[in-house]
Amino acid sequence: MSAITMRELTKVYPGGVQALDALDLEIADGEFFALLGPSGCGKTTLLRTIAGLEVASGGSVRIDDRDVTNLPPGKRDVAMVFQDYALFPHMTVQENIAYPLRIKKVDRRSRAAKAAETADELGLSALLERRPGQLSGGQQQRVALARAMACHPQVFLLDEPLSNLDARLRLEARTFLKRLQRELGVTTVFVTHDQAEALALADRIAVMEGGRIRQVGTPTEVFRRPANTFVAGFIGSTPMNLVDATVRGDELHVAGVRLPLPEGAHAQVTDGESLVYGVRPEYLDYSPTPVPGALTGQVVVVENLGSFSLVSLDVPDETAADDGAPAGTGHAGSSAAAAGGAAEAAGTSVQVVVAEGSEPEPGDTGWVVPRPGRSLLYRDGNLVAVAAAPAPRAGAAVGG
Ligand SMILES: Nc1ncnc2c1ncn2[C@@H]1O[C@H](COP(=O)(O)OP(=O)(O)OP(=O)(O)O)[C@@H](O)[C@H]1O
Repeated sequence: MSAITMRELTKVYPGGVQALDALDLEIADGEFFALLGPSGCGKTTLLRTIAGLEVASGGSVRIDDRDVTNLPPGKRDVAMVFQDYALFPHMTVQENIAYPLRIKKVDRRSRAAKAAETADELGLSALLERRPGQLSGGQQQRVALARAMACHPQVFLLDEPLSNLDARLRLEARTFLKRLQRELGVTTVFVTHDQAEALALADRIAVMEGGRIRQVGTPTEVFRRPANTFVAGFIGSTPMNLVDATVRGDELHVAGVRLPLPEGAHAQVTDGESLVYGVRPEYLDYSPTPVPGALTGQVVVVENLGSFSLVSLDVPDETAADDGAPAGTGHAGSSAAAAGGAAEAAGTSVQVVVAEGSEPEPGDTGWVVPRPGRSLLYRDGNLVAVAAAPAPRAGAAVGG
C-alpha cells in the first residue's frame, strides 16, 4: 500500500515565489498519476516536495500512514527519475543500476544479481558493460528507470520522463512505460506539460495552474467535462470552442442560433444570464449544406492535421436572434445561412474537425452541429451544466 496524501501543501521559495498554494491532493495506491500544467505552474516543485528534495513551507505529505513531510529523501522510500536521467557518465550501465543499492550497503554479489535482474526486465541485458555515452536516448531512459526500480520503492516519481526523446521514440517509450507501470503496480507520479502524454498514460490527471489544482479526474473526465475554462483550453490537441451565450427562457442563444436548454440545466441557470458555451472541435459535425439548428459561418482556414483537418469558421456574433425578430423567411436552416452568409466577418471563430476527403475550401459557407451531450456551459469560468445538442428539427434555428 502506498497512497500519497497532500494537505494544504505550500511551498514558498526564498525570494518569495509561491510555487505551491495550500494544495490538497490524494493519489491512490498503484495509480499512474499525471501532474499537468503550463510552464511554471508548480509541477516539478510538487514532485520534488513529495520526494523530499524540496522542504515544504507548510502543510503535509503522507505516504500511507507515514507523515513524511520532514523526512529526508532517503527515508521516504521513493525513487525519482529526472528529466535528463542524471546517469553517472563514468559508470557502466550495471554500476548505474546498482548504485542506489550500494548506497543502501547491499553486498556486492546481491547488487550485481539485482542489477542483472532489473536490466533483464527492461531489455538492457546486452548493454550492462556500456557507459551512458554509448547509449541512445531511449536506452538511457530505461537505465534511469532500472536504477529507480532496483530498490523496489513504494513510489516512483518521474519528471518529464519522455521529454528528451524524439517524437517517434517518445511514442514507443510511452507504451513501454505504461506497460511497465501496469506490471509493477507501483504508485507512480509523473510530471508533464504535454496534455496528449497525460491523456494517453495516466489513470488520473491533476491539471495545475499557479500552484493550485484546477481539476483532478480521469483522462475522459478532464477531456469531456473540463471543470473550468482554463482546463477546457489546456486539454485537447485542439482547444475547446468557447462562445458567449445568453439564456432566453427555454433556449440558449449562441452566435445567432437558438439551442434548446437541456433538461436539468434550467435549475442551474437564470433567464437572461450570460454564459459561455463550450464544445470541442471533435464534437461538432460539419455540413456544407444547411442544417436546422446549426451554427453557421464562413470558412476562414483549413489546416491539414493528417487524417483530419481543423476547419475554422467565422460565425457572426450578432444576428436578429437576440432581439427576437425573425432573421429571414422560410426554412429555418436556410434563414440561418442567410444571416451567417450576409454578415461581415466579425464574430466568433469556431473550429471543427472534418474527416479527410470532406474538407471545405476557405470562403465556403458551412454549418456545424454539436453532438448530443457534448456541449458545456460555463459561468464565470466554471462548469455549470452539460447541454444537450439541439434536436435536428426545423424551428430550433433562428427564424424558425
Ligand atoms: N529554486 C527555485 N527558487 C526560486 N523559485 C523557483 C525555484 N524553482 C522554481 N521556482 C519558481 O517556482 C514556480 C514553479 O516552478 P516549477 O519548476 O515547479 O514549475 P513547473 O510547472 O515544473 O514548470 P516547467 O514546466 O517549466 O518545468 C516558478 O515560478 C519558478 O520560477
